[in-house]
Amino acid sequence: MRIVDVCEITQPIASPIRNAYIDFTKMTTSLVAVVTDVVRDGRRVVGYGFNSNGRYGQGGLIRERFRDRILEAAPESLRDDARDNLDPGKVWAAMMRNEKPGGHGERSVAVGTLDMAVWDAVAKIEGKPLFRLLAERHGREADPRVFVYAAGGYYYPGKENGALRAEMRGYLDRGYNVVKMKIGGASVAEDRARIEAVLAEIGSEARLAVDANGRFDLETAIAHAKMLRDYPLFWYEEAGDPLDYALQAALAEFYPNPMATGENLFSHQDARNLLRYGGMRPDRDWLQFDCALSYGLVEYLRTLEVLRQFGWSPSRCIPHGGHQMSLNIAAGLGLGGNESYPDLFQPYGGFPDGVRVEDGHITMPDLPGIGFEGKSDLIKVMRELAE
Ligand SMILES: O=C([O-])CC(=O)C(=O)O
Ligand SMILES: [Mg+2]
Repeated sequence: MRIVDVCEITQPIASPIRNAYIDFTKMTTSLVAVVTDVVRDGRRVVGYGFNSNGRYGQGGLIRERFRDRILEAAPESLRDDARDNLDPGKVWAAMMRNEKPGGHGERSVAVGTLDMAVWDAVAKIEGKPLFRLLAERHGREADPRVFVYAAGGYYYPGKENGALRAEMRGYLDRGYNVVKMKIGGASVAEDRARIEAVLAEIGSEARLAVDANGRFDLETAIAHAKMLRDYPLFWYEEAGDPLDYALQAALAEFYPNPMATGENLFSHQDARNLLRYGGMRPDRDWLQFDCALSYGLVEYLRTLEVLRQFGWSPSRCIPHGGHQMSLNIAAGLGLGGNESYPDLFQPYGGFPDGVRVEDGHITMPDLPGIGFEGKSDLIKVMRELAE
């Protein structure tokens, strides 16, 4: 058993939307395939992965370093002999050979993308859904029913509050009961009016989360906290710079309601610093680390161990990114749920065909691997890469 090829193509996921920090008019993703020599059900096993929105495609790093390290490793050094499979931890170690610690830059995205494809292949080789494999290996019971919320509410040229309300109504109609919108890309007064418009629309049918995308300095973050605490929000996300733990900690004094952050922390060491210094509260706050941006599931397992050491439950994690990899981790390892972007970043985000949101939850179908084969528009572009 061996990996015979690693393929990458950088694809557009562009959209004319903007948050408080960036627009998505040039956004790309890396689609990768890890091709094995294993055959299951008459078909060669190929694992697939891609990176989440917000960071760009990683073709340069993958082609210059990580692909070759996998292909040049002795095949037996990547195997899980006890299970007659590939060992994701060993593939990870091969990729990270000769990489210094710290300063994670974008290599965590390149490695996270490839790691996703490795886990997809491993679960396909075992012939079971990744979430069931994870639950088994960690002595847990899988729960295929996963909470999902609808992320959107972006700034968009000419978008009035009426359009924002209609967008949110559309998410409710599709079965969501938590929706998210952007803040911080307009004045406090304008954002207050946007929030009130959405709250008037959703009433008691749903809760609203808001996301500032790390835009605010301490003073502005506090000014917004004082405005936002008037409303029963689901969470106040990424108020300040993701690495400014002192800002996050100070904010808790002004904002007693739930906060969320972590999508731009890319290692278990950064996650540990957040828990050590960020003043996050395990009884109400949410952690959004996204394995596809942060060295993959091999690293995410280390992050979950850090959480355990600091007294946090995995159920406080609702990852960023809206991909099926995190849905599997949620169903297999007991996370609190997952993000989804009902109208954005297609065909990469979302659920297998036929999966519906009901009462804010989806139920994972029993598909081998991550489940990409169940999403026809996605598996079509994947197979064009490697099959
Ligand atoms: O707008 C973005 O960069 C995406 C984001 O923060 C989120 O999904 O929470
Ligand atoms: Mg966010």
